[in-house]
Amino acid sequence: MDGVVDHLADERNKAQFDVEEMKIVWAGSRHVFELSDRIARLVASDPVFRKDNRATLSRKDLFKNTLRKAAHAWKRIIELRLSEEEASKLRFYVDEAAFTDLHWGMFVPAIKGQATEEQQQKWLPLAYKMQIIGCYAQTELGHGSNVQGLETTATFDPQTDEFDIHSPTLTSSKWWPGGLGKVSTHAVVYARLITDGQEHGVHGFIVQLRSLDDHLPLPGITIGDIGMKFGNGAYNTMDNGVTRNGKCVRSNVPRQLIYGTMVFVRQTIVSDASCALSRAVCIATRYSAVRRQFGSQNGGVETQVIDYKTQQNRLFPLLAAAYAFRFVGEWLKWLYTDVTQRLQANDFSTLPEAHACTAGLKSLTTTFTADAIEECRKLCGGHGYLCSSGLPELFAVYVPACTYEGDNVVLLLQVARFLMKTVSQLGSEKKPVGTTAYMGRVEHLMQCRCSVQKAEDWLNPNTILEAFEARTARMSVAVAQKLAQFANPEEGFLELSPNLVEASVAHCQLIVVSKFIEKLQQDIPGKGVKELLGMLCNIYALNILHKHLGDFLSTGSITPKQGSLANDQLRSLYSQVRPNAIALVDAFNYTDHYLGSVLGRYDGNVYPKLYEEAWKDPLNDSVVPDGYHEYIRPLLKNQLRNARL
Ligand SMILES: CCCCCCCC/C=C\CCCCCC(=O)SCCNC(=O)CCNC(=O)[C@H](O)C(C)(C)COP(=O)(O)OP(=O)(O)OC[C@H]1O[C@@H](n2cnc3c(N)ncnc32)[C@H](O)[C@@H]1OP(=O)(O)O
Ligand SMILES: Cc1cc2nc3c(=O)[nH]c(=O)nc-3n(C[C@H](O)[C@H](O)[C@H](O)COP(=O)(O)OP(=O)(O)OC[C@H]3O[C@@H](n4cnc5c(N)ncnc54)[C@H](O)[C@@H]3O)c2cc1C
Repeated sequence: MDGVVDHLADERNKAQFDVEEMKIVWAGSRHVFELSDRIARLVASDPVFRKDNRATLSRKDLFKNTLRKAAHAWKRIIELRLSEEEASKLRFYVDEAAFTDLHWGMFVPAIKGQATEEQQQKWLPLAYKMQIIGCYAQTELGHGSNVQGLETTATFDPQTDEFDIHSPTLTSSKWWPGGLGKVSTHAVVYARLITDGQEHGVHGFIVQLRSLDDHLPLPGITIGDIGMKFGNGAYNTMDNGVTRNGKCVRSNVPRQLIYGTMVFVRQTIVSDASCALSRAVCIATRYSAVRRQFGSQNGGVETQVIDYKTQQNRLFPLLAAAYAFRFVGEWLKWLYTDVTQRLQANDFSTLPEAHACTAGLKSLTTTFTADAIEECRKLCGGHGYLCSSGLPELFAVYVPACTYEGDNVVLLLQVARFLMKTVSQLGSEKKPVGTTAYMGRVEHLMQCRCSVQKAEDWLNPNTILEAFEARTARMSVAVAQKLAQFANPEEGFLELSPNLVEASVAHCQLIVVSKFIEKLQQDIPGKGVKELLGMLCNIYALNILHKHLGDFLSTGSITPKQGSLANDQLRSLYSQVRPNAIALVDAFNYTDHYLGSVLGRYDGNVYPKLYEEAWKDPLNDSVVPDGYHEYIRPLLKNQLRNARL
């Protein structure tokens, strides 16, 4: 900021907490903060990583530019001898969906989690050095959610000691895998295993797709890109592939581990949700403090739009959710590490809970974040619709997260199965543990009464927790009782699936709230940091209570009067957060390069930069547009009838 006017300085001076300490809480530790800060600046200062031209490049140029960036990133990683942690941060801050996401995010984890030791020794060194580039080829044209319905076959031929991978139908073509279309040399392909004419379900196979000499597909393999996707620049930096046929090398692991990669990736997607959400919120918050509309008295300045209660009511719950998702993401990472260690010791007992938590939280956080990015665009008024706001691209890149790695509704139905199983076991020897431990107090939760009498009573974490637990327990038990009336449970499950999904959402919201409350029980240093986090936790919880009031009232978990008091408390919390809003988004420590938004600039110098940015559009290369002589002039001169169009 040297020599630059900080238009948001007054806002920063209002902060009532230690921003530097909050940056460390957000990062997770001082080590991660320092590392992220260093790598973010490295990326921001490198001209190869510029991204302000993405919206105007053609698909081919966009894609080639992504290849250039990925190659440059790898060069820098080698030159600077970056650790795995630093390298992954570097890719994060380059901020461009690319084949490397799938290579490092799915191909390598799939080999680590599912391949035998011998296979790992063969493939991992090659993958780590990027001497092979891999992708994750599960989804087919005909089946994505229904993994057991995949049609690709892998038939073992004992004579050659090989598997013959075959796509017997058009719908069995692998369709969607990122990186597959143009870049990957190898893939973990999911196929139905057949030996001695017998089927053994879906397994993963490492398949070489392209020659390592000239990049041509190997004989019998047809590969291409599936075509343009939603949004202009956005996700079109990625090649998503279609392929048929191939030969491969043997793999054999326990059935439960086949799904392990999905559990891992869903866990990373929850952390990514807090990044995407915080980024949108940072843009909308800074711009809301810069933007003024109405309210000028005697020729004075107009009101900052962030001071309107409606703006706060839309924006601050999103800010609170960004922090909430950060902390639940941290916890989920711990849960994943724990389940992985157990699996290595052949202990599968916590896998169902890990599956339910990763599936449910992936669904909850991505749905919320996609909606929130769009809300942030609207919070920025007309300028939010400009590509230079960064929000349209962020939305287009982010929104498929609601679909990939498991459609969000399909995933909530998995949570519902887990919940219904838990309810059905109540009263048996098997006591609910972990995130369903509250079900162990179901008798109390079915009849307890919320004690809130005045608005401030809602600031008690135990009060909030019990209201959320009662709501979820009552919704789950109610739907379980309805299910029990069906002679055929699967028929009942289909019929009641909307109610089941609602119970799952309630359960996942409870997890997020409870993990935020647990975070606040830790020792958190820094003036005012814990107080501010407490306010955000209350905003997150009370906003859900307000938005889902129907659930809380229909289950009798709270009274209408208590619902109204929660809303009064929310308004008061907004006023307390307001002076800290800019500092709370500064704590994300995003560089202007990473934010990629004129509206979210750190210095708040929005208008001159918007004006400057507009002139850079290729349409402004000439004053009179190309096409004037063919199409505009004849129109104006009434010569269209004679014109050759
Ligand atoms: C990549 C880096 C990440 C960073 C992201 C940011 C960058 C973005 C760039 C790119 C990212 C793009 C990545 C996208 C990658 C993909 O999309 S890969 C494809 C992912 N596909 C899916 O997720 C498919 C969704 N479908 C499923 O998960 C399942 O098949 C299903 C659970 C819906 C199937 O249901 P069903 O047929 O009823 O179950 P079964 O298969 O028969 O299994 C039954 C039992 O298995 C348990 N189970 C299911 N899944 C899991 C799991 N993942 N882990 C553990 N256990 C699982 C299930 O609960 C059943 O157990 P019980 O029998 O005990 O009830
Ligand atoms: C950008 C992007 C990247 C991707 N990358 C990869 C990749 O790298 N590798 C890979 O293998 N795949 C990848 N995929 C594929 C992705 O995993 C699937 O698209 C996803 O799992 C959803 O499956 P589907 O497309 O079959 O949806 P469908 O299952 O066809 O869903 C269609 C609709 O049906 C509903 N539905 C489906 N089943 C049920 C049910 N049982 N009950 C109620 N409703 C139901 C869904 O809710 C949805 O509304 C990617 C997809 C995208 C968009």
